Amino acid sequence: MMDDERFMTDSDGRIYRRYDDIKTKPIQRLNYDSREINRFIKKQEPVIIENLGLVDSATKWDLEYLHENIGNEEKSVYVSKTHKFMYYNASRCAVYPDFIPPNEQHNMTMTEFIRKYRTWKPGEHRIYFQQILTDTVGSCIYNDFRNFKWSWLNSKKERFNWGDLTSNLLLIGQPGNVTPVHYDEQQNFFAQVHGYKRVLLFDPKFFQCLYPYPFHHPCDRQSQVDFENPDYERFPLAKHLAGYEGVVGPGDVLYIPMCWWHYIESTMDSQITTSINFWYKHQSMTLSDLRFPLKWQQKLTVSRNIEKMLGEALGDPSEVGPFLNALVNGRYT
Ligand SMILES: CC[C@@H](CC(=O)C(=O)O)C(=O)O
Ligand SMILES: [Zn+2]
Repeated sequence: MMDDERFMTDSDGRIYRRYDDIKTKPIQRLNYDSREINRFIKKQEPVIIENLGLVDSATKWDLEYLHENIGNEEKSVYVSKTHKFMYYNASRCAVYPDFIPPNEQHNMTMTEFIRKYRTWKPGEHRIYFQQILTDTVGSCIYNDFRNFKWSWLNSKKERFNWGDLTSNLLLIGQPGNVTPVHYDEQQNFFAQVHGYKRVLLFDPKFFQCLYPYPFHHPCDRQSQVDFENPDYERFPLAKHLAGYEGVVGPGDVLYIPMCWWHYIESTMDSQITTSINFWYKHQSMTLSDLRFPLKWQQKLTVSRNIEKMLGEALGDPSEVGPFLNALVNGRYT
């Protein structure tokens, strides 16, 4: 790995992909008892919270324990020919018939996942366990789940007037797996349990530098910019990307603000990476709450509503692009 110039080793021995073009500064790290944490969450800026113990009860969730206790229902596992696992919405493939899914979503038992994980050889398709925790888990896992620090989570939800917790995703990845840069429309406390993940985050204002796929595209909310091989011809503004970078390890909790772009990579020096996220609906906002100029998170919501409404009004999502060009070219440009 050390000889492979695509990778770098940081001062802590973490090994991850090198992106010289992308300017970043470190994500702020704060101990769980710092009063500064609320300031970051209020301002909706990323912060890594240390020693919180949010999901300490999941530390024992190794593959054996999960095999014993997670339940026999089939689980969602993504399979990719490459190290990238870009999310796509399969129900939108009809609108883009030429779209080639970048990976496959399979359902398999924990036994099957563990067998694939343990027999995996370089060059084979990679796997990434991504399963929403449901009430089908066994009683031990359920008890561990109940022992998460819900009082801390609920205090933040109330304090910042967030909506309900929508789901917890359990993620079990191989070293080197990459979730390319995308945004989610939810607030997210991302808890790292085993192994290390390198994260890059960008303010929603970098919308124009990250060229998201169209709303109706299967890869809605995903950036078209490939960090490993950026096409500056097609995406010239990507050169101006500037964000935050950090590595989360066991016990760390990363606050990913709603609509912030994030890239997540399991470091190559990790044996296995296990993470649990906590997605919350954003705060319900009334018109009277709006302040102008709008924040980019709000502009993003407006842009999505425009694309959605145009798809409906024109009766054909593929008409949205040409219509917007007709509206803008020569008139606003
Ligand atoms: C969905 C996979 C990703 C996490 C993430 O994007 C999120 O929690 O929003 C990761 O850890 O690889
Ligand atoms: Zn995400």
